[in-house]
Amino acid sequence: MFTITKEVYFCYGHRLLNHAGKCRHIHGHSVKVAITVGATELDRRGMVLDFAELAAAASEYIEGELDHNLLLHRNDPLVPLLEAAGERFMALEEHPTAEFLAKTIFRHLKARGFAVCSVTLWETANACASYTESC
Ligand SMILES: Nc1nc2c(c(=O)[nH]1)N=C([C@H](O)[C@H](O)COP(=O)(O)OP(=O)(O)OP(=O)(O)O)CN2
Ligand SMILES: [Zn+2]
Repeated sequence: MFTITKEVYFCYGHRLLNHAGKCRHIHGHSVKVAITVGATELDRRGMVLDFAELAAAASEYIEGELDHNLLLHRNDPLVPLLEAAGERFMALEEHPTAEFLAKTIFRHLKARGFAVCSVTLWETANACASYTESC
């Protein structure tokens, strides 16, 4: 089994409604996502996949949907206020944790045909969450 990993960087704001500490307040992160794709055989170029193809697919989704967005749980009381103000945000079915974002990016790429093994999102320099499925 071969694997390749490509890193993508982006930013978002969020808050964690059920967090007991400081993360229940709106704050932001500049994060690194490491996306790993696998293959049992290499293609005619000798690659699992061109790093650039993976980066392009990941960036299309991340930059279009997540980057510089405000990620909120759909029940966050800010949602109607932001809607009324015409502000950009994304209302999520789950809490906007690093775990959920890793899973969301994984599922998006898998649905587009990439043999994703794992997505790891480094929310800070010393804290990350990963989502994995067999690839
Ligand atoms: N399992 C998770 N725990 C936490 C998440 C998360 O997404 N998954 N998120 C947060 C906060 O949003 C934020 O990431 C703060 O993280 P934390 O590492 O606690 O904050 P610091 O960088 O300030 O930590 P120090 O290492 O003490 O500086 C919280 N938890
Ligand atoms: Zn946070």
